[in-house]
Amino acid sequence: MKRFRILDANINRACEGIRVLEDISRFNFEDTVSTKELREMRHRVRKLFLPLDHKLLLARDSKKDIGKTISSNSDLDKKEDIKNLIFGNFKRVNEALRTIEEISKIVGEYNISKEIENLRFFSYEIEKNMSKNFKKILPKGIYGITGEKFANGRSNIECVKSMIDGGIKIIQYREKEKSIKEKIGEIIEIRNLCRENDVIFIVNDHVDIAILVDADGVHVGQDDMDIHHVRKLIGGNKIIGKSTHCLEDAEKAVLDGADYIGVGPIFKTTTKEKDPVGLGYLEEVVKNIDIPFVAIGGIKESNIEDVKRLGAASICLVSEIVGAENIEKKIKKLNEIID
Ligand SMILES: Cc1ncc(COP(=O)(O)OP(=O)(O)O)c(N)n1
Ligand SMILES: Cc1ncsc1CCOP(=O)(O)O
Ligand SMILES: [Mg+2]
Repeated sequence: MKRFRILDANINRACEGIRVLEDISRFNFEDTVSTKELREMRHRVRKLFLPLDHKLLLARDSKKDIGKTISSNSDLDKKEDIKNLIFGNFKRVNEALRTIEEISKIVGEYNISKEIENLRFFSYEIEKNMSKNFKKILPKGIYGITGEKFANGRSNIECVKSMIDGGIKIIQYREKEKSIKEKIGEIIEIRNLCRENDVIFIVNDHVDIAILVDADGVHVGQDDMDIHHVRKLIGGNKIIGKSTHCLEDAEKAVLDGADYIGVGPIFKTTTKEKDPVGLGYLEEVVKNIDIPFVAIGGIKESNIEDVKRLGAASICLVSEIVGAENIEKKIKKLNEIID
């Protein structure tokens, strides 16, 4: 009898957890695939135990459940945001499924146990897919951008591989001289490399290609598409970066919903034809802007400390990295300086 009580409690626990996840997936993310899969999982759990319904109901004794008092006196299940709520509920579902799986074996329901085991693995997959709905945040440290023109004969792909080996956590694909067809080929390859290595991948200029390859975000300049148009196309869970050259640009980008701003060119550079804005603008951003920002333009090993000292947490260097004799060593050195 007690074994059926454990089963009953855990079937309810699993199905309730799945229901919470299903509703978040449906109403918050409007994620059709995860919603359908979660619904299917809930129905499969219930259906498996339909023949045992009578035994399960007889064994139920919620009033005497000692866990109820323990739970109401504890704050271990506090969930501060939707992300915690989701991870907490997946944990709850997976633990409940594990208990069902084990107890089913000792009540002689080996086939059900195997089915539940499959559902547990199905749940891990859904969790992975659902986590794609979360927007990634701009990592601190070195922000890498491709620049084949400055790479001493190395290809964009080679540079990206070395940047990843050097420990970079965010890479932007920027290429001004190739055809769209060539760019798409490279972008797909880089997208895969970044995904395999848990590196955030941003596409410069091309909102359409960013959507096509499911990049983590897009970077747009002052003359590119407005942020609200980009957002409409790319969706709420992707990063939008916007270049800014003065406080007015920065304030507008914040109001428009940028996730981060580029601040620069700080120093004179041959990579971008634009007059430098100087460290003064960086100081203004540090004082007045609340969203993440990336300092960019003419930054080298020799001056990165000044940029860091003023308060830049994310710093972008193009020619200094792709043009380095050893890209990995360069990144490690830069990280050492700003750490
Ligand atoms: C991080 C970051 N900041 C600024 C820029 C410059 O973007 P944009 O103004 O669109 O100029 P191009 O890079 O397209 O020449 C950037 N790419 N990344
Ligand atoms: C793309 C861009 N936007 C502002 S400055 C710049 C170029 C940065 O390149 P480098 O680090 O070689 O000066
Ligand atoms: Mg651009």
